Amino acid sequence: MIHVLVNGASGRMGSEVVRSILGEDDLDVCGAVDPGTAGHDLGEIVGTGANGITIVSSLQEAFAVNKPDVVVDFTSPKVIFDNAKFVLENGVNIIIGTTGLTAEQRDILSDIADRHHANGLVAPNFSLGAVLLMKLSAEVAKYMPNVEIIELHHNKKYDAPSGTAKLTAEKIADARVEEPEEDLTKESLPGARGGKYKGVTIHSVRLPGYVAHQEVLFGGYGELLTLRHDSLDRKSFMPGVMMACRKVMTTDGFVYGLENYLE
Ligand SMILES: NC(=O)C1=CN([C@@H]2O[C@H](COP(=O)(O)OP(=O)(O)OC[C@H]3O[C@@H](n4cnc5c(N)ncnc54)[C@H](OP(=O)(O)O)[C@@H]3O)[C@@H](O)[C@H]2O)C=CC1
Ligand SMILES: O=C(O)C1=N[C@H](C(=O)O)C[C@H](O)C1
Repeated sequence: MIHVLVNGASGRMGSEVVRSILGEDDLDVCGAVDPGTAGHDLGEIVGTGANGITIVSSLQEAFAVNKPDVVVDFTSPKVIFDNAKFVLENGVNIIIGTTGLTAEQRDILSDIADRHHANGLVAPNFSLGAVLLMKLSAEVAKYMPNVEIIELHHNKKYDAPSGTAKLTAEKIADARVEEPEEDLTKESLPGARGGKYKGVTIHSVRLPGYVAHQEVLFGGYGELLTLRHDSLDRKSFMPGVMMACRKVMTTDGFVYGLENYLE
């Protein structure tokens, strides 16, 4: 049995993760952290019925009682670096779905993981379709360097652009053989052309009704190629998270991108 502690257990993703783990034979929820619901029964909060697990307010409080095999973190870009540092310094494996870590912070965490013999995964997107969208985008960018990303999310999302859009842009930038054409447009409204990351323009849409969606638009001469992925339900992320909970136990190192765990 792999004992998993869910950090951010009452949130949109954390509660979905708890419900998924409860349905797996080889995984169990050994702890749950979420300051806003501390003291409440986890099962009542995630809608599965009382299960006797009391949500606590911090990782420190949870680890003082028992150390899990794996921490799954879906919290906030504001706290993820400190969360991950604490988990890895305790020699515990971590699966990070929370966005917002910089490349420099990932390097620091990788060093800590090595020193404390812990493993980790940072995956901006756990859905198989999104991973494939990123892979295909990199392939197309070899031949069509003129590309822009539009990501569309629910309006409760904290950050923009999305972590998925940033990783997609990184993959496109690495794969491009030719430079894109110069952008000669002058904005008469600041932000109208979106933001540039790694030389790739990203536009972020935030509206109620969306879950998580992304289009990658490639322009050529007299032709267009558009790749699109839609997560219509947060269940789309769960097979990836469950798989990661197992793989992190045996895959050495601290890696970035779910593709590292796909055979
Ligand atoms: N990798 C992937 O596939 C996906 C990644 N994400 C990312 O996951 C993150 C969470 O998203 P989502 O679930 O929608 O957000 P939510 O705001 O719904 O959930 C986050 C939860 O974490 C809690 N929280 C805040 N601070 C702490 C802390 N220090 N310790 C423990 N819990 C804390 C929040 O409490 P409170 O509300 O009281 O602040 C909230 O309950 C985001 O970065 C998002 O981009 C989302 C979907 C898929
Ligand atoms: O906040 C979200 O909802 C999502 N966040 C991740 C991101 O920023 O890429 C993954 C997915 O897009 C949903």
